[in-house]
Amino acid sequence: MADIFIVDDDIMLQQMLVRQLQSSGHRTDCASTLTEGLQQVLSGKYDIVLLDVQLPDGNGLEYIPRFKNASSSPEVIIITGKGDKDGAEKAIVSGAWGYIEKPHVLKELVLHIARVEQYQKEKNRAEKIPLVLKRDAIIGNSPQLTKCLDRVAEAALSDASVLITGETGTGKELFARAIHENSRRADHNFVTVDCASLPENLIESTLFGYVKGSFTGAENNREGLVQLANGGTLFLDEVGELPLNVQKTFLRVLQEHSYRPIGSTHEKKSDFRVIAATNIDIESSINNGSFRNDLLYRLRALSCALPPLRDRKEDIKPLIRYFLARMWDRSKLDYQGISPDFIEHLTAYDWPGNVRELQQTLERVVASTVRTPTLFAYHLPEHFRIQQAQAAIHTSPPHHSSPEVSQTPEELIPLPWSEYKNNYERQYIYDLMRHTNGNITVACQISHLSRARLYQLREKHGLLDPS
Ligand SMILES: Nc1ncnc2c1ncn2[C@@H]1O[C@H](COP(=O)(O)OP(=O)(O)OP(=O)(O)O)[C@@H](O)[C@H]1O
Repeated sequence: MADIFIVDDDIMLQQMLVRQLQSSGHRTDCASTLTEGLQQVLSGKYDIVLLDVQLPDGNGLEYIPRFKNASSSPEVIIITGKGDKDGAEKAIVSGAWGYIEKPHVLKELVLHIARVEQYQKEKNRAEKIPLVLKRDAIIGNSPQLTKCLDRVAEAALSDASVLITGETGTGKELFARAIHENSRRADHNFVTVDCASLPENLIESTLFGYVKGSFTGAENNREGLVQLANGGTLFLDEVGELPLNVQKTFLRVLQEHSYRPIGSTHEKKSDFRVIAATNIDIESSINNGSFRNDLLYRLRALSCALPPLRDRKEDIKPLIRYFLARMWDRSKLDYQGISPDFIEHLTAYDWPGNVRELQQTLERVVASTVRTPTLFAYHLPEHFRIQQAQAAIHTSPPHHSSPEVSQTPEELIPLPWSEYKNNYERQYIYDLMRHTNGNITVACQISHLSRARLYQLREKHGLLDPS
């Protein structure tokens, strides 16, 4: 159970939270100003601070680092009446655990508190949580990925050329290797040609090799990549970047399986299988004349279109587990637990850089959490948490947080102002009298109402009986 400090000048919300939290077994203390709250938190031993944003003596967001600096290292959860994207960003950047809008506070707080408790418990007690998930090199069971694996199997059985398409980082090279490794050529070389990074004047010599003396600097005969791939697979990565003149030469090589090294008068043979990959729309390259139709036809005897990660979100969780297990093993690190909110944040993200971006993100997380037994969303780079916090902001205008109003704001049709104010006033007096067990003196102290005014309001709302 946690020691929780609430800093909020909304007394009704304070009381509601106290009631709720105490009924769940937590201990609570409250303050209505930042100065008082900070003083108490710094001198106490609190696990969690629930912090309002607009307080009489300042903005709660500015105080997050100071609360977190308390010797008990509390986690700060922002509770705001007016959620906005900048505020959510500022809260996360300043180190807040979470950002909740008041109308949703009861619903969301329970989960946040449970996670903070687990996180803090583990921070104090190094604990090894086993998680071993060894899978083959291609991870994922989504129907889209399974379909692509079927294409791999089909391609592995044949010797036909394959064109693999897909956005950057979707696994085109991985799939090309899988085809090679499952094919009859597996014992020979898999040779990658990165068509995008080869300087144009070196493409031909790199692919086809040269003979001694054919140009300045050609001091010895040199085999090209096409020869290196003899018996194996030649993988043309980013094939869409191949210059037009090389496309023409290459088309002939594909047709004849023979080529001529630069400076040579003799044709040489190479028995290679070609797999090409591209992340550009090669059809439009054909339309604008930058790619040859006949070469595409040759390269695309079989094809495989890898779906982006955002279209197969069910693969994200197994990928996370696979990459993490691999990183922990490689670095000989203790295995870490994975909190559901960690997976949720990563699953909600769109992954423009696909699997590669996911892998790199996890590498960053692992490098920065070596001594942390469990990975929480809190450990993710800020842009994930900001996006999630911003996505959680509801577009409806925030309602003030009387207990009834706060729990079902979406269902409320705004009342006439006089009626709303009247209901609200009644709710306040009702809560006040319950909280004080009908003790007028204490109720006047809390509410700053005079005795006469309090009696008057009780009478007005039919609340003369404290029960
Ligand atoms: N389904 C998968 N399972 C496991 N690892 C994967 C998967 N898909 C991709 N990866 C990994 O993601 C990284 C990027 O994959 P790869 O280089 O094959 O992508 P690509 O589509 O060829 O990218 P680019 O177009 O930028 O060259 C690699 O480390 C690869 O091992």
